Amino acid sequence: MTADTSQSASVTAAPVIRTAGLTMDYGRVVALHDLTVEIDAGVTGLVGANGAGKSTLIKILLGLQTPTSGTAQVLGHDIATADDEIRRVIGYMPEHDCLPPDVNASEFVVHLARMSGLPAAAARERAADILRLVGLDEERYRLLGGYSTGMKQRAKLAQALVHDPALVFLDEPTNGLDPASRLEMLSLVRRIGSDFGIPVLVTSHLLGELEKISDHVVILDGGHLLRSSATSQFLDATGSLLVEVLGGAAERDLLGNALAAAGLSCRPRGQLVTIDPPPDGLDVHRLVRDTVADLELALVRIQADQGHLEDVFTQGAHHV
Ligand SMILES: Nc1ncnc2c1ncn2[C@@H]1O[C@H](COP(=O)(O)OP(=O)(O)OP(=O)(O)O)[C@@H](O)[C@H]1O
Repeated sequence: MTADTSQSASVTAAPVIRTAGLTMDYGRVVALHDLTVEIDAGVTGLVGANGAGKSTLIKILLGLQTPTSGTAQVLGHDIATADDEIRRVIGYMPEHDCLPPDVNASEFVVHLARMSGLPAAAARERAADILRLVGLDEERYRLLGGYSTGMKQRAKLAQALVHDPALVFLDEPTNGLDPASRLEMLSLVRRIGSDFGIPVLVTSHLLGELEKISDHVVILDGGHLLRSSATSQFLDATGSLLVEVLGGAAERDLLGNALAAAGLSCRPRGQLVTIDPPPDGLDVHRLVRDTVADLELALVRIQADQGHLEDVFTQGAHHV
């Protein structure tokens, strides 16, 4: 894969995806409710519980489903009139298993590269590059039917990337993965967005895992837009501080007790001491440093306590 800066430059000016009043009514279930949202280049996390409407939105944007009402443009193309063109330029990793069990990964990805119009030699070269990128270099001649869940997810990712898409949709790419494979997959997703400059829309029902890799987060709740904003806005500092000193619980408690005696409101959190927002005018960093020195402890870090994406739900859902 090559880093295509011209492609990413051309999509930064206008939103990559724009929807207006998008509604999908399945009869008794309204999967999407008057969804108006704009998604820019970079990595965008589309987050919501099971049934929130994430896959429905992706299928509508791909032109695989017709919305009950509303409009949408993808890379400037209208979904109502240009669904073929949209599917040509998008890479799509579906949520569910879609791999033929009786071919190997190399044959499968080469076949899809040929179908996207590449000559045989170029298709083989490109498939090899992509399979290396997703970490399936060694196993590329094994039948897909014998792959583990993690390997299947990587093969699905490879098929989404092989035709050098201008935008990729990844539907729950970490589904079924163990913690280590989950981190590897997330780091791959981040690389697609940052190293290769391809806009990514990635879904997950786990808010926390997307905060590390996405520039922007769109949260759906029961088909409603709950929030759409830059990831950094979810992670604004709370005003609290976290302090860590070398050692274990004894050192942590020594510090916590001394800071409480000095008038701060604090409590242990794991190996850290959390300090509530201090009164105005108090130089809390200095107080912490002096207290640590007086106790002859070793300070590891003082940092702002940031919120997490989960807080969006714990703060109470309100539809916007
Ligand atoms: N073809 C369909 N017919 C009827 N209802 C459907 C259909 N497809 C989806 N739904 C319903 O629409 C709602 C949204 O489903 P959708 O698959 O978009 O959610 P999701 O956020 O992707 O969840 P998951 O992660 O579980 O797939 C759900 O209540 C689902 O049962």
